[in-house]
Amino acid sequence: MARNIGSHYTAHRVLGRGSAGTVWLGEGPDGPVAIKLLREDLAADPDLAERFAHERHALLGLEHPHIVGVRELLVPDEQAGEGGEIALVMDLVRGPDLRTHLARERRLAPAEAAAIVAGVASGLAVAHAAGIVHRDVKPENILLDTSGERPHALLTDFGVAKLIDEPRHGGKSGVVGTPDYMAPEIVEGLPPRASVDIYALVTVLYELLSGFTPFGGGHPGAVLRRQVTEQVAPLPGLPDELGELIQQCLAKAPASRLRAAELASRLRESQPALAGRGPLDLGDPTLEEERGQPAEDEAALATAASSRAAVPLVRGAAPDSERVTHTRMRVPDADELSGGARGTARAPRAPGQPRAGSARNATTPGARRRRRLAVTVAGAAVLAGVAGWLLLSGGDEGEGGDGMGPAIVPTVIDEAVIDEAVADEAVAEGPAPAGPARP
Ligand SMILES: Nc1ncnc2c1ncn2[C@@H]1O[C@H](COP(=O)(O)OP(=O)(O)OP(=O)(O)O)[C@@H](O)[C@H]1O
Repeated sequence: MARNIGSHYTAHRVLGRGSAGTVWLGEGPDGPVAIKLLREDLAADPDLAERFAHERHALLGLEHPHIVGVRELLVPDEQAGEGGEIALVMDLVRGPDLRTHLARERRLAPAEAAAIVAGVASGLAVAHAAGIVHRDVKPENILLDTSGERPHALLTDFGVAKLIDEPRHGGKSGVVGTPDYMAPEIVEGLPPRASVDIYALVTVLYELLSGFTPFGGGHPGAVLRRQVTEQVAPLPGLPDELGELIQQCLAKAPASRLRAAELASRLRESQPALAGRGPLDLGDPTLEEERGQPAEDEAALATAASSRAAVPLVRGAAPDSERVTHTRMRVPDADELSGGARGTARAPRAPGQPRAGSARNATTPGARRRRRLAVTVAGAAVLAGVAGWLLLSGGDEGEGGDGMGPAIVPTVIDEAVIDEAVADEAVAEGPAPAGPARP
């Protein structure tokens, strides 16, 4: 049913839902638009409304062919008498998000992957020059306009993660993001700078090429630890230049990474060398089996893809929130990171013995799926206590929480599955042996 948003816009139907709210197909004075309506519990927070209003200039001023334009920002004060909605009115993008596209394709040809990432990097260059860091670059936030001859990538959700997750009331510093794409310096508690977007974007590039993220799989804490301690496994079959670019941009040291403009131009320059190459042949029988089942609609594809990609800790189980992608955690101290007393327990692992607790080592599709499910739910509801330093939403701001809704998704799950995840993921991980890339 249509509803009015502010005095100029009408929302007609839901296009999709994210952790922060619902995106509607709408209509405004200049034609069709997409309207992101923030969750009620978020919109009810006067601090948040104020922060959005404060950032209005930056959000509205960001214009680039590879950035989804924000046309209007509606906050409660300005909707006299119309209740407490926070709405972002955006350009409507006609096409799927990159997560859905990747789920359909499984892996992209290097030229296509490089072209998409080059476009997004050029958008980031403009944002970074304006002093804006995205902080949540991931395939879900890259939309593909497929109305033209070739898909055109646009980065969306600029600044939203930061605004929603900024620590308030003098609380401890929080970290926001999605573990698979989170730069090591964020895990270590440093303030996010432009280089975190480069790290996340090149993680996306790696994922487009391979079908998996470099450090994904397993409990969110395990993913974060790998971000800090492990080296990226090179992808076989790539031209050296692209392989080197990936290594450079996934360097642990932020200063070693390329800047956005240089990343964009290097990727564009690599196009002739990539032309005509098919998707990498990395083999993955497990995925083949899963893929054997026809994924009939976009929703199924998106769900399958999101369960494979990021390992989320959930903040907010409000009615609008069906997808779970954001992580909020207290920054671990050094002892915790190294698996000390309050961190994950360490257990000896014989040489050559596979690391326990990582989806990457599950051998059957059932086991992998079960583990992903366990990790998703346990990550949201149970494992925070086990991992010690992962705190769920609001937990970093004292007993009163942050008032932004419940942290735990009310999901029913077999306790045995949780136990298994806890046991597996509590086992320590040493640095991964160098070797071929693996999912
Ligand atoms: N400008 C837009 N034009 C068309 N569709 C859009 C637009 N913005 C978002 N969508 C659709 O709405 C869905 C939800 O978007 P939203 O930004 O709320 O969530 P998300 O990015 O997928 O997840 P999260 O916010 O939790 O990270 C997207 O997957 C996309 O399909």
